[in-house]
Amino acid sequence: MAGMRVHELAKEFNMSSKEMLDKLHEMKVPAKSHASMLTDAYVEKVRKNLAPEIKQRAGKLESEEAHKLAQDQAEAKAKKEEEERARREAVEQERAAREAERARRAEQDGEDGKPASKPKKLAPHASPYESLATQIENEKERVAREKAEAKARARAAAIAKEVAKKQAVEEALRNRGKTTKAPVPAKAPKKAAPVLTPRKSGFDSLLAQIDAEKQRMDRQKQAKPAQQQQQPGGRRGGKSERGGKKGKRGVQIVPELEAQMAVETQDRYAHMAVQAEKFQRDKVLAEARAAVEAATSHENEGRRKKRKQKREAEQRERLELEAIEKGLDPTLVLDDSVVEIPQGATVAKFAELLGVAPNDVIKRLFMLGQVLTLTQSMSDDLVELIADDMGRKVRVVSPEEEYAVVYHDSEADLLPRPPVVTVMGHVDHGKTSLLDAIRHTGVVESEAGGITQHIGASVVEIDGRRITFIDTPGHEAFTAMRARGAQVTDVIVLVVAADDGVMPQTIEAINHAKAADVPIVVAVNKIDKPGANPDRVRQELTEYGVIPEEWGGKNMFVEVSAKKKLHIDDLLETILLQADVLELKANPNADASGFVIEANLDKGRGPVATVLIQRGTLKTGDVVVAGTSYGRVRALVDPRGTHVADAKPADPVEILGLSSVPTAGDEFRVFADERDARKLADERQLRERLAAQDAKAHMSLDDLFSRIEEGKQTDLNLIVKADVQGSIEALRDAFEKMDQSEVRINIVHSAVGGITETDVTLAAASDAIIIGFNVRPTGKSRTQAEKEKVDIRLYRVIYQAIEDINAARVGLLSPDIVEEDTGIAEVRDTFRVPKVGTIAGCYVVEGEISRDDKVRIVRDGTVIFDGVIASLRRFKDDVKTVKQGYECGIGIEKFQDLKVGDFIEGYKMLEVERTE
Ligand SMILES: Nc1nc2c(ncn2[C@@H]2O[C@H](COP(=O)(O)OP(=O)(O)OP(=O)(O)O)[C@@H](O)[C@H]2O)c(=O)[nH]1
Repeated sequence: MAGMRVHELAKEFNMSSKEMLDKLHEMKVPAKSHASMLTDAYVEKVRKNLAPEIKQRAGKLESEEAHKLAQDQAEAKAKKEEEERARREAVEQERAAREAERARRAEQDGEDGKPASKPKKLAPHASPYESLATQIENEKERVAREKAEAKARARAAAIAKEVAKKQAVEEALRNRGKTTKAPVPAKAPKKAAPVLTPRKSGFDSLLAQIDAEKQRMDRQKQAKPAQQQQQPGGRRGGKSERGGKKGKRGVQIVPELEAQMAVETQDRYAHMAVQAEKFQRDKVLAEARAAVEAATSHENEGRRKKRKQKREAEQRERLELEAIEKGLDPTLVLDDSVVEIPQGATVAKFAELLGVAPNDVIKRLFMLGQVLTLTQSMSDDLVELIADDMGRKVRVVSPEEEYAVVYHDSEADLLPRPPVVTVMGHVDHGKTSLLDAIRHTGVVESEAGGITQHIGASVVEIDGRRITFIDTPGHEAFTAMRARGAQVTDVIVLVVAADDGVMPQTIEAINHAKAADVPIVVAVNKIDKPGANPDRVRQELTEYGVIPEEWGGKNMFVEVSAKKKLHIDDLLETILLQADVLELKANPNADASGFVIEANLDKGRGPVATVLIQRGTLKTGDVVVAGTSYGRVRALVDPRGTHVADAKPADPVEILGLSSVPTAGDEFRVFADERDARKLADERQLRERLAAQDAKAHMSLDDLFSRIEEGKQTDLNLIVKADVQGSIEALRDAFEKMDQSEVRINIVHSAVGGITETDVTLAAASDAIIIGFNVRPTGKSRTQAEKEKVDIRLYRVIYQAIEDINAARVGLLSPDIVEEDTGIAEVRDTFRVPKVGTIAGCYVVEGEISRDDKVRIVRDGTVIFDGVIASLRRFKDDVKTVKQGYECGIGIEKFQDLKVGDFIEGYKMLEVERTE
């Protein structure tokens, strides 16, 4: 459904939901709570109405602040540049040191050392890591110093602003004094002058001001009779400005009456003027008081108040932060009037928690087309919709959230930890060989034979420091983990073969690394090969934003040969350098948590999972939950197959003792109480089972006949979606003519347009089959239908649908030719190629598209063309298939009207034998 919720719109305008609701009420836009859905038209209206206000708010940013902002930005930029320069210098120095060290070692050994790269600058005296450490230390000190200076500057600016404000108030008073007193001759200026000497305080001047004002009023009163006498018959009233203006021209007024009126009018205006003055004075007084209070706020009381406010703000900020980290709307978490509803609550539970009549809930559900009983559970959307309908605020709480913890470690608890690295690159560029070479370099000779086990990750050691490598190379596993929320990699090593250069998967790996915001260290591999051209690799990579440091970029490059094991230690050192830049830290003194990176069922040992510790220390005997599985850790095994007592941050370790096999990417966490662990795992399992069970219940055309035979089915509910209304009418007519003695056909819902998630929900709730004519499932409706086992039948002609339903009624439904969907590609760009036509730059979002597939072009849920593929390419090469997650170019035979946003759905016609 299009539209926007109130809290989303509020966020757009940087307002609280409450503020937005008030604005909406002012604009007469119907919205009951933060979760109310606003239609596009209302959203548009609100945006239009609020635009000037937002502009005005923005305009309030004083020029001084704008200036300060610009200054801050300039400072930040300079600081960043300085840091970057220092870092680069450090790296250069390290490099130089390493080169020198290697050269020295080669000389000592009397070997004919082959320096891989060109000679670098002289090495400094200190060891590489010492110098880097000092560098980092200096850097930190400088940052701290700058912070303190910035703070002092800000404080000085604030005080200056206060003083300026005070001066402005006094200035305003002085000016006001001058203007009001100008028409009054004689003494007034004399009185005002000493009062407004700059040495006097704002209050003194104000008091004097008030006195002067009183005297002026008295004088005016005394002057009044005199003025009246001066203008006995003069309609225009000579000197009296007010009288002159008020006496209307051309209207004859009796002189006495006019005099009388003049007095009254003058009195009234004088009174109003006094009132206005008083109001002004009060306002200025209040401002002055505030200014003085602000200026003297270092007094104890003010300080205490400020501290309290600060504490409250911090508490609020923390709660907000926690909510955001949990992916929740902070306004909902902080709002006391929000009722928390557990996910999957039944109608009865929902009513009870809100304190409303269950019947009322059922009625409202019914109005939404959702027929639910008291004991049926409500989806998250329904909970929100019904609550909104009732004008109540709710928040759906998932079981995970109930147990969700947000870790806050203080700076003092954080200790340096080893980096976790994933190797990526194009097929055959040497990822596996490089990992092998690394494993052999990074282990002590005596232990080399000890690597007998593959546990999904390995740890290597260089110069007494450790690096963890994830064993599954390639970006598929990396992205699959990331899709599940498991971000475990700190550094990506991009392997590029020096004889092959940048290839499609190299680019994809770069994109995945960028998407995950993980730095790339480039390993230019196979430099031993005759055709190797490392500089070409450097050149090619610049096109994709991977630029060598020596060219002013951010990426470190190392030339290696996995096969000949050349410069592998160089690569490891570079990874450590990159890790130093990242300042990786974790708190080891806490209950462990992290992610499952591999899991399987071992015949002898039962469920085994390799986990990567991200925080804390995991010990044998700990109770853990990993996905839907839980258990007490019976044993911990490190990558060398050794049983260990504990595992620390960045350690990969196998755990034994789980109740079942978790999935890679599952989060794992230690629980203090075994009961809590079991409860969470059980609840997760239950939910999975319920989802599977729920999915079973729905109607399908295939089992219609058996249901009729069993006497279970007397109704066949249909939801009909079509590209034009005519198809719906034609189908309705056809059904009416059908024999409905055994089973009655009901069209519970029909509409023009693609098959949406709401259609699927409705079908699931009313046990209906969805029939689509020239339309397709849109968005996530296809996956939802699969999950909920809702039968969707798609047809191009009406008689096919009628035939199918007729056949199903008598149990003959087994079409001899069926369509099988193969994959879906989304059109992201289009190109015109001379003599070929339009080519769509696509991304395969589901399944696999094959060159010989038949295809449907679907636009806005409607099939607009059905045909075959003319060309299928990946980066200039013709290919047979393209899998999910890859980009490709697709040309369609006899169809040029491809547009961005279209979906190309591949399918095959399969012959299926009739069962009857
Ligand atoms: N000459 C030479 N050959 C290498 C080097 N590194 C790897 N190879 C060879 O390149 C081929 C591919 O190496 P792999 O390590 O399997 O490459 P990969 O990237 O893991 O390949 P996939 O697992 O298929 O993605 C093998 O035949 C290796 O022997 C190297 O440094 N020099």
